[in-house]
Amino acid sequence: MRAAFFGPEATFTDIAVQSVFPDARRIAYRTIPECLEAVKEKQVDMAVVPLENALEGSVNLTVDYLYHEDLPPIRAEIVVPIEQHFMVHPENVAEWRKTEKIVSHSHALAQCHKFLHREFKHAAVEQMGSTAAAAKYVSEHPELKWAAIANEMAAELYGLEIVKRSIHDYPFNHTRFIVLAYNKLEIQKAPSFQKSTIMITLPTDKAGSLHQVLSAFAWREINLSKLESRPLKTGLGNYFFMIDLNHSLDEKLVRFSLEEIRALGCTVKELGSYCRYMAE
Ligand SMILES: O=C(O)C(=O)C[C@]1(C(=O)O)C=C[C@@H](O)C=C1
Repeated sequence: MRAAFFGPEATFTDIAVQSVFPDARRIAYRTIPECLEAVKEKQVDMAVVPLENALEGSVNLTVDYLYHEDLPPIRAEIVVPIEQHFMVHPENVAEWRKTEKIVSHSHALAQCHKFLHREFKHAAVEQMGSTAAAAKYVSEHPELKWAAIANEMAAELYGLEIVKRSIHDYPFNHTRFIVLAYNKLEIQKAPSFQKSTIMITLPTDKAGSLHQVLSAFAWREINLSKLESRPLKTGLGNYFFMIDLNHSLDEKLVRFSLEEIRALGCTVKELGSYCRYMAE
């Protein structure tokens, strides 16, 4: 099994892949779109990308790709606990408090915003492609007084020294990663529960349409665990809605509700029914 993941090696996405697909041949891609294109064009068997972080919310790039592109279905969701650490090159350990620039993925920087504001007011902050890309860059540039925010695996792999552990601002920090594949996947781990994701576009300027959509689920007692709007990119005030259901799309009542929602003039994109797996 070839698994494309948002790399380089030792990103949180890599941890997600290794926790559920220990035998997969992991192929790192530099960006989320490159991972998704790889699975779409069948260069790999699956792609694993981040979808949502408990502190920072959705990864908009992933959500937009799911809506605008024709991709394989979501086959699994992996939830990974996120511990962000502050790390420097071994040559710069003694002077780590004098760090001049801190680099990481935008989500990771945001998860540590209070820490950075409190402890490194005067340091510059710069986004990099991923947490591991930032760690790799810092390891290759000992001459710079730079630090990376990344995980323990990245510190070990790229030979950096963790000088401050667990610097994320809130303790409950988890990220959801999704696995997209054309074929059903063999997963050895026990799942925690089944769910589905859909995307809905409402008919233009029809009063009460969102209420009607939610009613179609509510009176059938279909449990929703997420509802989020994203711009359609066709003008201000135009949105699509991403909805997670704690049910399979094969359940009769779910099928009936989607039929009703379509009859109301909405467009429904079904992204898949899948199980959640915990990385711990
Ligand atoms: O940069 C990484 O390590 C990733 O896997 C990406 C990502 C994200 O997109 O949110 C994943 C988990 C963490 O929340 C920070 C970054």
